[in-house]
Amino acid sequence: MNDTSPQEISNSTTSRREEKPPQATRVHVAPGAHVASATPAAQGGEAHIERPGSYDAVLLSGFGGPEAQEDVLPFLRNVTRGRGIPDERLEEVAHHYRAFGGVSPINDHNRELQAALAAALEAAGIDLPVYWGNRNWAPYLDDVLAQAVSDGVRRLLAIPTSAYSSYSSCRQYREDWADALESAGLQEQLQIDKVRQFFSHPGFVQPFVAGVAAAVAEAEAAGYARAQIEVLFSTHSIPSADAENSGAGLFAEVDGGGYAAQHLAVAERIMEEAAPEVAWQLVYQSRSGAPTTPWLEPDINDAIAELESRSAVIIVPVGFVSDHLEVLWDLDREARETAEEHGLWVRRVATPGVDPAFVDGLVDLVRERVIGRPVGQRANTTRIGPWFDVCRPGCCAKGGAAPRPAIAELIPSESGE
Ligand SMILES: CC1=C(CCC(=O)O)c2cc3nc(cc4[nH]c(cc5[nH]c(cc1n2)c(C)c5CCC(=O)O)c(CCC(=O)O)c4C)C(CCC(=O)O)=C3C
Ligand SMILES: [Fe+2]
Repeated sequence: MNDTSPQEISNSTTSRREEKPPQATRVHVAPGAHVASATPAAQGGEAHIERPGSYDAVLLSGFGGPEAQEDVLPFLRNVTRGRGIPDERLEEVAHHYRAFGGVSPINDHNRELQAALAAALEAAGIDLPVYWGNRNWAPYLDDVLAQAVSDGVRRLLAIPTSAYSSYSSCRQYREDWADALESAGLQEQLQIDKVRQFFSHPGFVQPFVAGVAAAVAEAEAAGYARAQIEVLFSTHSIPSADAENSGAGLFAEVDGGGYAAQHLAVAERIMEEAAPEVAWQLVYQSRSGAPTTPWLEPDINDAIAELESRSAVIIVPVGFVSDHLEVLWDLDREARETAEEHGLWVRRVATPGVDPAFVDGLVDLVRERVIGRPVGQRANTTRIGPWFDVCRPGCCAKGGAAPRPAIAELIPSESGE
């Protein structure tokens, strides 16, 4: 692994900033779009906890999903906008949604998470309302931003429902927030910062630890020895070119770049806590795109087919925060079927969802920004450390494409790098 941890880099930018006046500096990412510096004024530190001064509200941002059969194609056109994918090709994916009545569970998950987060913030004495806006379906980000501004909000702290670094899981959210500011005409009135990618936060990791420990115990109770069990950590496959750009260039030597390195660090941590002697590997699911374009492998189904020496498999959807359609279809239908065809005992562990540990973890991610907690004191449970609040220039760019304007991105002239 790389010796340069994001913590060291964040520390150096933090200390440079702390020499500046406490008001957050503003840096330009593109004409008209503004972002604040990584660390809000840290004056007073922990003594001033629970007095949110810097933010007016939290913005929970999901992928979005259809809620009726007639939504399915319009939703898929939104997801693939600008790429000219014909409806016939979209029907292949539409079929997964249609099998569930055209309804993805993802919006309900985010409604529940919004309510749980609002309640937990209030219980923690952090007086911030929680807005919810999606990237690909209603409630759309630009409408929600307009509502927030009309409610008097000027600074938002955004939380993506996505834990890792890559174009699809980090930068695309940041670009979509920048686009929404522009299409709502709010660049001058509203500032959006985001919490760090939270794969390394114990609130995200802990529910998986509990889930893996319980599934291993269940396998043992069913008569399988630990040596017969394999744990498969599953995440969304992405194009290899995107993977190479992920993770701020810190993991160039890791196959799959920062995206894979972060997942490996999380999986390693989960296994240390839950079942140190059990075999495991990182696998990928839900690949799309042209077969000629390289994506991260192995596919979960191929990996299952090769588990010759095992008789029980535990699937951990470590790449996702809720049991949405890609979990219900690609794992609970397809991967389970593959496992059963190979005569394997199979269990799928739950995602964090609205587990109180996860919700409290999100509260902690908000709190660390509200109080400007120094990077060295931030919660982290992996060997990688807490990730950046503000992404490195061009970080997580789409492979082969010039990076588009995004919120929460440092520009070279301001970063001093
Ligand atoms: C890394 C990653 C996450 C995890 C991070 C995160 O959670 O954000 C994720 C989540 C999700 N992906 C989802 C759905 C889709 N992803 C697609 C397409 C793609 N995903 C990609 C990557 C990811 N995707 C990529 C590289 C593509 C191809 C290029 C593109 O199209 O940009 C397509 C288009 C059709 C197709 O190509 O299969 C759909 C419909 C849903 C909603 C599920 C529901 O409705 O419950 C969720 C949560
Ligand atoms: Fe990023």
